Amino acid sequence: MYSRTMLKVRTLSNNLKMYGSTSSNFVNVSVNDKSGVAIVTMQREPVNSLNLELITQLKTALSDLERNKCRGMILTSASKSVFSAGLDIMEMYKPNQERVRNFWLSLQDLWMTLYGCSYPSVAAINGHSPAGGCLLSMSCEYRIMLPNFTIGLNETKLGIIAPSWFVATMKNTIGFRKAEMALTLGFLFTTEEALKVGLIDEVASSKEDAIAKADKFIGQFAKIPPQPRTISKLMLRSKDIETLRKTKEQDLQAFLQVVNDPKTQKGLELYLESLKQRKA
Ligand SMILES: CC/C=C\C/C=C\C/C=C\CC/C=C/CC(=O)SCCNC(=O)CCNC(=O)[C@H](O)C(C)(C)COP(=O)(O)OP(=O)(O)OC[C@H]1O[C@@H](n2cnc3c(N)ncnc32)[C@H](O)[C@@H]1OP(=O)(O)O
Repeated sequence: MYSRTMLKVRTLSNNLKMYGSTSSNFVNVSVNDKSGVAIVTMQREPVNSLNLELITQLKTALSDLERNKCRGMILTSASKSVFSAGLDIMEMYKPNQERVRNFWLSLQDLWMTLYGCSYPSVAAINGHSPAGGCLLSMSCEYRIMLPNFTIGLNETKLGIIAPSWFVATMKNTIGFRKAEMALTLGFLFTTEEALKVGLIDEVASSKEDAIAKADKFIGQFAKIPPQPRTISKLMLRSKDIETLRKTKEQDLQAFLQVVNDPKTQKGLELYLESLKQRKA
């Protein structure tokens, strides 16, 4: 049903209605011709860590879907074990100043686009989803996850602080008390724990099952007029989006200050080593 013709992402907006599927390096978009629902697949091996290019391509794909009035979007991963490992640590380690600035501004943009998109959005979480991966999942309206994976904002465990808009997104998803516990502990929930706390909405037995469940969730909106739907969604979400829009530059400066701190750089070096040693 989801066709797989390959096209460059730049042509997506013009061709979305004519062709079933488009692909850039790190993002594949396939649209179900009958339902108009798009599957956006992150495909940056090995762990879909969010570097500048993946972030930019995701943002472009989501904006193009908006322009083409898509009926719903399912965000998932081409990996069998990782949805997204969060921000690409290499973007923050010994960074080029212009690139790291663009990296953060693009992440802000991606979040505002996904969190505020008018179409129904579902994360089909078919693998681990720490930190930035959890942010992407929580920014969707509905989450379906496969068993035996973990999800959460683990920043404090890494000795860093999740930005205020990550925190707001978690608070809006699971409520103040549970968000406070999760954020202060840097807790990574198992699939079962995530379901219990309301961080995810359903558990699926396979990726296919997750997509089928996502289609069913989105299908519920077929009979709901789109404009009242979108306005209702934005009444709940626009305050946090506007807060970031107004404080983008401040947020960027705070990020740059942390990244460029020699202590952070040392921490990143040790963290990168520890990730490599886990394999040995
Ligand atoms: C840590 C950041 C510290 C400081 C940042 C400084 C300032 C920032 C200020 C504010 C920003 C705050 C916001 C942060 C949000 C984030 O998203 S930070 C990123 C946090 N992500 C993680 O902690 C996940 C780390 N990865 C894992 O836990 C595992 O890789 C995972 C469970 C996802 C998958 O496990 P597995 O399938 O076994 O794969 P490997 O661990 O073997 O990994 C494969 C290779 O991929 C490399 N890799 C993994 N994660 C990342 C990553 N996030 N960025 C870059 N590279 C990553 C890993 O090293 C392996 O590489 P190799 O094959 O050895 O070369």
